[in-house]
Amino acid sequence: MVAEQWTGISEELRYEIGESNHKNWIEPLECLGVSDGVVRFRAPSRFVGDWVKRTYHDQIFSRLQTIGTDVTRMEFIVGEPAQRPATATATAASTVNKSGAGDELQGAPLDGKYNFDNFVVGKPNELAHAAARRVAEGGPVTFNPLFLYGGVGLGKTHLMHAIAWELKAKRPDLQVLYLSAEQFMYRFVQALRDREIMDFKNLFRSVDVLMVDDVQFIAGKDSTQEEFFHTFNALVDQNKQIVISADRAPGEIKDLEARISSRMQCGLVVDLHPTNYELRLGILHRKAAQFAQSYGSIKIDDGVFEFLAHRITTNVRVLEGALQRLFAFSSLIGQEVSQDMVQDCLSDMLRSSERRVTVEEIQRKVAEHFNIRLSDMLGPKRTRTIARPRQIAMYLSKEMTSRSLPEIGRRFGGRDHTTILHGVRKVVEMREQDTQLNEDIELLRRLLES
Ligand SMILES: Nc1ncnc2c1ncn2[C@@H]1O[C@H](COP(=O)(O)OP(=O)(O)OP(=O)(O)O)[C@@H](O)[C@H]1O
Repeated sequence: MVAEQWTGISEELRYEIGESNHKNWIEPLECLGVSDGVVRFRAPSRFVGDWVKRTYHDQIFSRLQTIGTDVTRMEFIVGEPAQRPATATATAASTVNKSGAGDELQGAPLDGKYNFDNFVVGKPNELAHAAARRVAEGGPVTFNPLFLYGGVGLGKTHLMHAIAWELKAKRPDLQVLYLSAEQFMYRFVQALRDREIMDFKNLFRSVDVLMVDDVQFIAGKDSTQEEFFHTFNALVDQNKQIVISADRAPGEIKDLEARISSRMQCGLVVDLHPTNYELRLGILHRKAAQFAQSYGSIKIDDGVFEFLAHRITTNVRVLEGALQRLFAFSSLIGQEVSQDMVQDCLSDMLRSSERRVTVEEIQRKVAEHFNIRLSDMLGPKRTRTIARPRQIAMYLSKEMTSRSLPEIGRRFGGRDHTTILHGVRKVVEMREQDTQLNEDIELLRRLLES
């Protein structure tokens, strides 16, 4: 099969399996051709080859068949592809198995764009960024583990990659291993199957820095959790740095064993808060500079960035996708990005970002969270256990909906707008001192936005 055909298939897969999966698994492959019904690829490690075979076999085969290539099997040989794409990825760590079999402890590929220079810092992520920077210095371990958490697309993976890149540059002597919790599980299952569990343990315990992304994935997977716990303890005992990310705080991950969750809280737990307008604007400018490198410089009308930062509020990935689409469209038709183009080109994204939470949804979610009855939330009771959640719901209604204070008052059992204002102010005040309350509010906000 000629290389161009594989490039086409690879591009189609990018859309089907998503940018990040594509980058991790498909991009590192080099197609060597087809003969006697066998399609051969060069893959950077056996691990990548096995994963592709297990996960993307059907998608790859059906595409090969569509272009008339008759294949019955795929084979992988291990080695670095002769040519790497422009956005070449690098692996975080590799080390040789003590058995001498040459089995590699391969991390997930790192995205070259996810570095500290490209990470925009604002109020919502400044603490997470500072903690990541500290770990990336590679000095003595100060907090172990560093646990980064936050909602979808807020920059956890970006920060993890940035730490890994920085460590590789500053401390090339360290074995830094970055992988997703899913890959950890896959390696573990593979080791069990191949009766190589001792090798697995030795390999994982020999790294200097272990970084595991999306750790919520192992919740409820008992033996993987168990093994993760032992790996974790062994590394902490040797004073090796661990960095973990998840979509929520350790204590909130359902089905995560209590001992693991409490171990994870021993270090520094930091939250990436939802972005604010200024941060989104900063990110848009930074991404535009990045896109200009691939699409060439494109003129963007005044107000377009502000409009996007204002309208697409939930997820930086979506914001970035919107900008990329505008760049692609503009370079195709050779016109500058105008407000009209934004409306035409992004109508679907703008429509879906129009979904607004309602006061009623907020009341329901808050009542559920604090385990009180909805009727009490709306009723007259003034005990603290009821009044506090009620004020939180008032605060969230003011923050997350466009309802006026009198409108919110009406939805809270016909209360006066001054009562709502008092409730909102009270919560603003309490947020300054009460970290638990802050965490509750951020969690509720995330749940409501998802
Ligand atoms: N502060 C930031 N500065 C620059 N880019 C950012 C920032 N935050 C997020 N991004 C970009 O948003 C996209 C999504 O980020 P990332 O994949 O790190 O999110 P995540 O929190 O790991 O999401 P998920 O929960 O889906 O794993 C990436 O392209 C990343 O570069």
